[in-house]
Amino acid sequence: MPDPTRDACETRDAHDPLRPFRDEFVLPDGLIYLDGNSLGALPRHTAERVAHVVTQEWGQGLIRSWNDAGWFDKPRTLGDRVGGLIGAEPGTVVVCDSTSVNVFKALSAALSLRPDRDVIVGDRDNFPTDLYITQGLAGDHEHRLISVDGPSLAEVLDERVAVVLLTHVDYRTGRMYDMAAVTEQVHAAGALIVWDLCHSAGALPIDLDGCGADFAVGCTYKYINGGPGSPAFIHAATRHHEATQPLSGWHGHARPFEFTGTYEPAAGISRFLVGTPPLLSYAGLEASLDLWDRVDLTALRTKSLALTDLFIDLVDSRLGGRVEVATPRDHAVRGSQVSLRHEDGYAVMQALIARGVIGDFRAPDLIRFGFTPLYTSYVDVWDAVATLADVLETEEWRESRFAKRLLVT
Ligand SMILES: Cc1ncc(COP(=O)(O)O)c(C=O)c1O
Ligand SMILES: Nc1c(O)cccc1C(=O)C[C@H](N)C(=O)O
Repeated sequence: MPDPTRDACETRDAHDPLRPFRDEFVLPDGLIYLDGNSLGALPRHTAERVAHVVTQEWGQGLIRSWNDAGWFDKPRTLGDRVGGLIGAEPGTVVVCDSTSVNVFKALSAALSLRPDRDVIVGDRDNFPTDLYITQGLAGDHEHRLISVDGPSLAEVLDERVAVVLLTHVDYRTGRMYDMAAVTEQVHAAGALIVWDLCHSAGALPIDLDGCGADFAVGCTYKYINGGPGSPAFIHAATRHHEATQPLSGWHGHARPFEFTGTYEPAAGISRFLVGTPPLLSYAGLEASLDLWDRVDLTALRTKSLALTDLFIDLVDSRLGGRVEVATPRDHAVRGSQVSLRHEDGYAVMQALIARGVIGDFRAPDLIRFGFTPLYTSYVDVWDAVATLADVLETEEWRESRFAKRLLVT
């Protein structure tokens, strides 16, 4: 099949049912943003919503807003709305803390439910914070690692395993686990599963309840577009609401405003809360959820796969073997990103960014492109590959200015 032309991509954009959402984001002119898998773009009405919370709810309402503006319940009300994106029934998700902290709480809760078992299984290639939190928690427990090219899950699952922590979509390669099959496999061994949804929430439909998942965590600043550092979420299936999580702060207390001297966990998902929620960050997330309430997740997935297919096809035909596609071609195991291997990937990405195409680099050799169906167009994909082809053809990435390592990549 010949490559689609740029005109053909324009036609696809014109018929794209998600096309109207692009106008609801602030995107700098002339920039192609393919890094929404690290930090999502700014929804147009977020600034107004945050300004309202600052000037009205804080400025005028002051302390009264804890009651009058629903501040106290935001972790639960926004949690239910995030639950709608990840297939979790109301009352099983709270928005709070960071993903790192929520990984700690979820793993601890799972361990408390399997007191006769002491092994935590995790993915060797997981995002570092998941590895570090697990290592920190392991203490008396054993921490076994699996990986695609190491021992498989089946090989390490035995009667000692209490909990398995996996990231649904791998941050480096975009490879996706079969959530239903893996959850079943873990349960068959009598263990519990914690899913990290950082790279799948808002990227594709997820059915936590349908899969029988035990716990899940994730961030809201990537595909959900909640803003830099927007609060994370934690899900616990209703059957696990009696679990113990050791960060027993006052917002997780049964009656926080009785100010008693002894901790008594709240009923339900609220026991996973710890301290005062950062309300200004919640406002950013709330604004983006207004948008998500109108998104058809099936259409989102269809477009995501179409965008990543288009990108891979164009890379295959236009980049002449200068890069290797590291992301699975099989739809069933692909998230919403494509990663390419190039031994000078860092410099290549810096050169690309200088040309107005923003992706990112993950050591040792991956250049990553996130595809966010709400604001990425087919023409963006076509132009991004054309620019990358040019950067590689001209070898402009060899210029010394592109070798300088930035603090945050
Ligand atoms: C899989 C995964 N888990 C966790 C995190 C981050 O956790 P936190 O928001 O606590 O920094 C990221 C990205 O930053 C991630 O990709
Ligand atoms: N969380 C981030 C941060 O605090 C600074 C810069 C980037 C990030 C990211 O989200 C990285 C991202 N999780 C990744 O997949 O690489």
